[in-house]
Amino acid sequence: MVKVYAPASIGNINVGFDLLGIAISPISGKLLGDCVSIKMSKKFKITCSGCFSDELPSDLKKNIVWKCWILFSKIIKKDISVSINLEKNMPIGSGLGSSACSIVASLVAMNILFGTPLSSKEILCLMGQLEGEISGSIHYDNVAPCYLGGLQLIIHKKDIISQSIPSFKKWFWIIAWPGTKVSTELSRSLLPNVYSRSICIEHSRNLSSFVHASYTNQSNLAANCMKDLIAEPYRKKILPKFLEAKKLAMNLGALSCGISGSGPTFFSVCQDITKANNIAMWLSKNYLDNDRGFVDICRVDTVGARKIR
Ligand SMILES: Nc1ncnc2c1ncn2[C@@H]1O[C@H](COP(=O)(O)OP(=O)(O)O)[C@@H](O)[C@H]1O
Ligand SMILES: N[C@@H](CCOP(=O)(O)O)C(=O)O
Repeated sequence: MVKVYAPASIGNINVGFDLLGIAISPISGKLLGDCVSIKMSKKFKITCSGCFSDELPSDLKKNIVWKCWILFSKIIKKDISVSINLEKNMPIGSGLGSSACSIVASLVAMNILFGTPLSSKEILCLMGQLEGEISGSIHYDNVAPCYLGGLQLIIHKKDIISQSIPSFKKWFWIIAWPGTKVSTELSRSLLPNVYSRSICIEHSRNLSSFVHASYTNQSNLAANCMKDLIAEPYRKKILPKFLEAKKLAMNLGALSCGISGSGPTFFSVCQDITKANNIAMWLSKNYLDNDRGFVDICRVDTVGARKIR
């Protein structure tokens, strides 16, 4: 039996819409991600457990894990029965890469069980394809960091899909999931197809300067470049508490704040644990809509998907 854990991720991180994503893990040691176990079996079976399994489609054939198996078994041309269990620990429609966690954990576990017939690049391609099926358009900024860990820059040139860039290990990433859902597909539909020249220039300046600051270890410059000109102006209207949270987190010492992925999760970044705790406490009291919501103080997860049994 093979069991794989795949961590949560923050897509975009404000300045890199569809181009930057970071894998995260709570400093508490809590596992914030999905697990998939797979073994050979006489009878094909998919079972789901975990605190968010009740949110999965009732029709197994609509579960992304099923789609992963159908695609994977077709590519390796093996029609063998397996038994798969998905531990759905990530809330669906959260903005924390929930679908990416299931996709990555499934494909990595399948590839290991069958003796790694697919290369990392081939697997990552499949991950992007499956993510695109779910959200309406292929984007790698969740599956790449979830799979490879760290801060991933989506290059998508020739045979390179993504490569890691340096991340600030001292940064705390505070995430707050309010307990509600926003479909990635819906959230993407809010965005215009055309942006002004001035926005394009400012966005390019921010993104290139962020990458430069990441390589030259300029933490404050990197944080100052983390501006979302592409998605936040259009998505904040469906996140009623977002602007207040952003103002309060910055007042409490955050270096940057934004929408995690397509939302509704809110993220903020700071370098000081006391400030991180103060921001987390404020978010726990003011950003959560119900008792399913949660707040975690995280660091970058440099490993990504890993075999845990
Ligand atoms: N194992 C799974 N994990 C997450 N979503 C799944 C899974 N299987 C099917 N889905 C469906 O995929 C869609 C994921 O929605 P999306 O907004 O992309 O979630 P997220 O942004 O959290 O990845 C939902 O409609 C959900 O029902
Ligand atoms: N770049 C994507 C990221 C989606 O992240 P998710 O965690 O909400 O799936 C987007 O902003 O649409």
